[in-house]
Amino acid sequence: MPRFAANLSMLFTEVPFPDRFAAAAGAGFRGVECQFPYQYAAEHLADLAAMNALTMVLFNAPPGDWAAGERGLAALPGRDSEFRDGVELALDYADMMDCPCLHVMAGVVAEEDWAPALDTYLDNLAAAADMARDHGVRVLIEPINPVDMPGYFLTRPEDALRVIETLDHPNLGLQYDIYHAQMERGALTDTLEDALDRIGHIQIAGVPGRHEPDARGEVNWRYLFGLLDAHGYDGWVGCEYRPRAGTLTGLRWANDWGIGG
Ligand SMILES: O=C(O)C(=O)CO
Repeated sequence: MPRFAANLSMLFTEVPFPDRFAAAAGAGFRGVECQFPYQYAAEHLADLAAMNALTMVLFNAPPGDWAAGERGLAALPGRDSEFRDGVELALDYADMMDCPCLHVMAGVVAEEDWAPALDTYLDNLAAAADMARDHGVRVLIEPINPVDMPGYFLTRPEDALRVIETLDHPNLGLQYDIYHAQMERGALTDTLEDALDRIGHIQIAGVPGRHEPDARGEVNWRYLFGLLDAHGYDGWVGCEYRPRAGTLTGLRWANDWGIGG
């Protein structure tokens, strides 16, 4: 059975962020992930994870000015040094929290700027993967669907896989968010079967609505979790969804599997 991790940016938002560690552990999770931890000291977060016997499995590098609409810097020409400073900071957090994976967001790019953005993206990802290797951290890239994030540079799993193949860096992998993939074009089985060796982390949410991964949506979770088991996927599966009506009530979907795997 998959090992599920609670995304603390989207689950347990009934309580302040630091209290979500205990809430996740209380619900049975052994792993947690989050989007941006930088508001809190890394030592504090590492203590919270340790106190609650939780593994921090993934978080994102700084995304630039989120409030101004930025969604990552990796593909933004002229922002290289800011991007690399952000990765350095993220790696300090990863060291402190003993976190194995770092999601690096590409950014929002106008269509006419795609060519220079791709060059920048490849350079920055190669640099980030090199930097992270020294810390024992794997850099991941995640296709995000254009409905949820208009203008995001990396929307299709096949493009992410092409980037990964082009760079051919042992420390660069795919973060496969099944919600985003289904919103974009589906073909979930094909990607999972063809690219599992390049997938460093999986995330889940129901479609439509990005709610609980349960039978109310169009994705057959029983089939997909069985597929992951059949292919020996032993990474984490991050629960990055918006609970319909309270995190604990919504966790009934996990009864069939057991949260801890
Ligand atoms: O929106 C998402 O799916 C993200 O993972 C951004 O961190």
